[in-house]
Amino acid sequence: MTRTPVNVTVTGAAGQIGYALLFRIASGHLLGPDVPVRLRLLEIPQAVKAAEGTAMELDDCAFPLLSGIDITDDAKTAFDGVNVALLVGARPRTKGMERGDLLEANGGIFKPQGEAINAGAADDVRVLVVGNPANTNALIAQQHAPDVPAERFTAMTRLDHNRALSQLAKKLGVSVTDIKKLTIWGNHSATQYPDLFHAEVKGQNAAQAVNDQAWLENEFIPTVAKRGAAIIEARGASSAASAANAAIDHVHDWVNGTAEGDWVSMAIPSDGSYGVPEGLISSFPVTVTDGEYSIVQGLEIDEFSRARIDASVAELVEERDAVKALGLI
Ligand SMILES: NC(=O)C1=CN([C@@H]2O[C@H](COP(=O)(O)OP(=O)(O)OC[C@H]3O[C@@H](n4cnc5c(N)ncnc54)[C@H](O)[C@@H]3O)[C@@H](O)[C@H]2O)C=CC1
Ligand SMILES: O=C([O-])CC(=O)C(=O)O
Repeated sequence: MTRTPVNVTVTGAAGQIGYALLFRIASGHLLGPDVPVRLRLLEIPQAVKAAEGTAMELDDCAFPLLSGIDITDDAKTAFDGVNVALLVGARPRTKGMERGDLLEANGGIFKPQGEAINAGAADDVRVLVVGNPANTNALIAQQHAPDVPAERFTAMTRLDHNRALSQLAKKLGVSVTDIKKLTIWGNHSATQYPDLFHAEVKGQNAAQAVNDQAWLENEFIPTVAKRGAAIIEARGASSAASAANAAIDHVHDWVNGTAEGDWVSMAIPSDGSYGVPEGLISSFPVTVTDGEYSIVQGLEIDEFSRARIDASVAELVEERDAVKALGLI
């Protein structure tokens, strides 16, 4: 292997998403089958030992692409020279909570991590925030990393995107690969808006293919938006392997590009497109070329979609104001 390894930092490495994520990164699913990686695992002191156990297992896989593993409880060390930062470490919600209820508990984690990224990250750093409430945590980290281009801070709505693909595929009896141009708009929360009006199924408009507004409004949208809670109810713990899978998809496509004729959903800093206030980290339809994402432009937003996008964006504004009031940004 002649290529320089890519430094990938994973926070919360000893947690349940971390356990599902690290082996896939090390086996080449994150960046590609020919890209060596060096893993940096950040944990709180009490969980370092568990992270060491996971690292032992990683060693035991003898992954050809894994060029080393460092484990630390110090954010500065973890993010020094980082190329890809996966900010997973945060408390998950439990039954009866909304993700926004975690703002105070988790918000404090992302300020020092943003500062550490600012201090030491590589010039090409890309950051994905998974820890909830993901959009606003990404905003907090970004606000404490003024030397890093703002657009490098993103949050994960790819799990919602993938959930929507599966729900629609089931409804229409098609394969997920038959569906293109699906979009999650807004916040990774119950207010998110999974949009079928611009999606296509085998080239046909998805909303028309469904031809069932009641299903779309009363089943599809709530099922996707509340899937996280349904998983908690069923499993007694929040989504882990599916979340890790979505993180892999998000970064993979950000680095390697999106497929021709399709797009993906990423929560990214708004440039004001589609009336989303500039700076909010909100989910959009994006395409990626040469490692740079851009928001798909020119989609017509009807009244139904407008109201739902606006509601989710209003929640992001509230979350931003709440973390401002907490002194986190
Ligand atoms: N955006 C999304 O689609 C999804 C987000 N999530 C969120 O991901 C987060 C992690 O979930 P799980 O892995 O299930 O939780 P977990 O509780 O199993 O693991 C979290 C880990 O983070 C560590 N941690 C806590 N504070 C830390 C810090 N300051 N630095 C480094 N590590 C720290 C903990 O020690 C623990 O090992 C939660 O906030 C959860 O709600 C979960 C599923 C989907
Ligand atoms: O729902 C949760 O708390 C975990 C999560 O973000 C998801 O599964 O989408």
